Amino acid sequence: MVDYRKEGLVAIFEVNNPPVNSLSKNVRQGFVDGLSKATNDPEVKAVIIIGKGRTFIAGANIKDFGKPMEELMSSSPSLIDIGNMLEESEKPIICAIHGAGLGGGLELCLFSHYRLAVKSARVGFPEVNLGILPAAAGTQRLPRLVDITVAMDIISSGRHVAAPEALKYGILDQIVEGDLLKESIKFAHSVIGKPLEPRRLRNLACKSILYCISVIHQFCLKSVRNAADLSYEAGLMMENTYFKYLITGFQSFALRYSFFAERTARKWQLPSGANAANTKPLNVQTTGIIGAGTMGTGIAVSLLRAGYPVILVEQNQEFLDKGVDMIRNILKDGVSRRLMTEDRMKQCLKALKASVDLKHLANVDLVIEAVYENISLKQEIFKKLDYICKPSALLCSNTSSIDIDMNVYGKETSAETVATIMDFGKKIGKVSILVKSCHLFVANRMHGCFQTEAKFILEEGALPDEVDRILEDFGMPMGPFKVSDLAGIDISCRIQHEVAKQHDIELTLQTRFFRGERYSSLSNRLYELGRLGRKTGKGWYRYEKPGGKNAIPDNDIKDVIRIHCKELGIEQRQISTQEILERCLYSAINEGFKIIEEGVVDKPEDIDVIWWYGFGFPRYMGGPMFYASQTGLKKVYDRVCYYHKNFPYSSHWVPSDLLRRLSTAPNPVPITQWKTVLHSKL
Ligand SMILES: CCCCCCCCCCCCCC(=O)CC(=O)SCCNC(=O)CCNC(=O)[C@H](O)C(C)(C)COP(=O)(O)OP(=O)(O)OC[C@H]1O[C@@H](n2cnc3c(N)ncnc32)[C@H](O)[C@@H]1OP(=O)(O)O
Ligand SMILES: NC(=O)C1=CN([C@@H]2O[C@H](COP(=O)(O)OP(=O)(O)OC[C@H]3O[C@@H](n4cnc5c(N)ncnc54)[C@H](O)[C@@H]3O)[C@@H](O)[C@H]2O)C=CC1
Repeated sequence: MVDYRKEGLVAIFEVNNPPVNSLSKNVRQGFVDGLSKATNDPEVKAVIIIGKGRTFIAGANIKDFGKPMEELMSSSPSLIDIGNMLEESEKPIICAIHGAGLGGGLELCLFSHYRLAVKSARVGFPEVNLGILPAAAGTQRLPRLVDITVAMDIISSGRHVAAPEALKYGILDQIVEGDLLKESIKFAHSVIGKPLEPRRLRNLACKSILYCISVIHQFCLKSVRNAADLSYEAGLMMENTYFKYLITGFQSFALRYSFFAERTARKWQLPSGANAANTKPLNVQTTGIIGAGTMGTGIAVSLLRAGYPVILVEQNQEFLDKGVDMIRNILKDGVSRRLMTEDRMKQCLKALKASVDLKHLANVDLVIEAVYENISLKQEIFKKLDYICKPSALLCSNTSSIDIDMNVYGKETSAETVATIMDFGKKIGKVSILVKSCHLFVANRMHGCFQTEAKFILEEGALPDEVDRILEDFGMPMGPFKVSDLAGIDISCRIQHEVAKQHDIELTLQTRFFRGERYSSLSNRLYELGRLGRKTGKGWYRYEKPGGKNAIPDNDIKDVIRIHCKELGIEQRQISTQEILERCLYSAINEGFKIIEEGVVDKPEDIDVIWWYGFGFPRYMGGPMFYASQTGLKKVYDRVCYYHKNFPYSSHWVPSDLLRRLSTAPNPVPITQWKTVLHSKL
């Protein structure tokens, strides 16, 4: 709703629709009612629109977009109706923005005559992240207010523009210091009686378009271009046509799922009943990191950037110096890319203390261990930390595969610890997902199936660039073999040898089975040839130089595969695109269902979020579990059974029972309800 009150000559519309004042039907109706009162009240000379609570207006209610098109289009009053009423008002309308003015919220501002904001406010058109365009005249009005290249950037990037930048472009008229409402009332008095015609954007001409023709290729850009080429009314009509097309498409559907999935994933809960809402995080002020390698230095940079002091501990001075240099270089790079100022970099470096003595961690609130992936080394360090650190300190481990219950949440991890870590993750700008301990955890466990199948496919007849191209066409940012070259083929080989050693097994180039599972020694062959990936200039591809970035398909690799298969008696054949996609994706998806079944994650959305951030799975496909739900679980299950029959020595093809049960449900079970099937008789 919209609360209406008067302060002297000024009517105040306070949008009151928690949590983020989205433009639901009752809010839109509130604007119509408020405008009618303000127009008919001769005492009122100006109107201020302000948001109650944490934000101004976060845009349309995204849940409305799931409604049938006819209902959506006929839902009155529409935002454009309200906008027109605001623009036509003979009394100046002033928007007073705090928090965020996004999407429809910014469009309302552009229909209003003046825009003020506090310094911390942000405005923007994030519609592209939902697979749509700003269709309440956003593409027609913004280019009438700001330079067209700025409008294109804001609309096509979806980024949030900070108030000082928005002021520079002319989107805002003023940044307000002090109390927003009081200052806005003062401002309102200063504009009462001034002519409104120059403030009505529909009457302004759009600025030159000449220098941005080459980038007009998406709907948003086409629509912005229309602002320059067509009349305001014709531009609006086209904007509406594009909107209708986009909102009914798969990408927008998947992106809207993604928006809510990310928020659902934040809502962790433990079997004890403790959850994000009822558990208070502890206060973390000081931090320590052990190990200044790839991960330790990266984590240190994230903590320093977020304003936490860090004590970095290494095993000797040489490694410590290297680590500090690495951190300095990452921060410097941030300065050269204008991600931070020189002053901020200096503050970060001042907050970094380096040591070779664990005892310096005695007073920190939180310690992150990031030493080599070696269980006895990690255990030895935690034993020492038990003595050194204060009792309230949180001890965290950064491991990629070791299944140690004490590492992640398990019997010994308190709800406060979980709450603190989830909160801490958000504060350092990361998205944290709560998972239970299991071999390889969620990301590596699922991705392992994907990578393993990709290698089997090479043995059976495909080439690395062919497999990569098919997965990149699907939407992955890099195919599995380019990823492997980037990470270094030696890393995975060493891990495999280490695991085999633990079982008293020696892996050779002739090994075809390991612990009852099909095994491919193809990467070991590359390892022995010194083809370690980008760093040696050769791996699954060749590169222009060691450390080069351009992956060039290499004829030599064909010979390596051919010899490998001949020696091991593996027959090669033509493999279809469908098979390549299915074997990589469905093997991982089947594992994902097992992960849900075992309660390692709480809900499928958690897995999808992990895949966007961990592996760059395209958000516009929703994530592997959403993709499966849209493909049809019956089809996925049938194909998993088919591959299980054909490849009986790969346990990742043993069909998940949850997948089987969901696939036989009389009606498709929505992804948000899958968990309920675990406890039902289905
Ligand atoms: C008006 C439609 C009527 C139909 C008429 C048909 C005519 C056709 C033309 C249609 C023209 C409409 C054009 C239009 O208006 C387009 C839009 O505005 S699309 C929406 C654009 N806005 C966004 O994408 C903003 C999304 N929100 C955010 O970025 C963040 O939430 C925000 C920065 C505002 C706050 O962040 P934070 O403090 O971290 O809070 P959370 O993100 O956790 O959010 C809290 C809570 O609120 C829910 N939520 C947030 N935004 C919306 C939203 N816009 N709609 C619905 N719900 C929203 C969020 O999911 C959280 O709730 P949970 O229960 O925790 O999930
Ligand atoms: N590299 C990656 O992409 C990822 C790695 N991980 C995990 O993070 C951990 C660290 O990995 P990386 O940073 O890649 O390893 P790394 O080899 O780059 O760094 C490890 C660092 O720990 C230091 N170290 C060893 N023993 C120590 C001790 N007793 N005291 C202090 N420092 C000591 C080493 O000198 C080295 O600098 C591993 O457990 C790894 O599995 C997790 C996710 C991803």
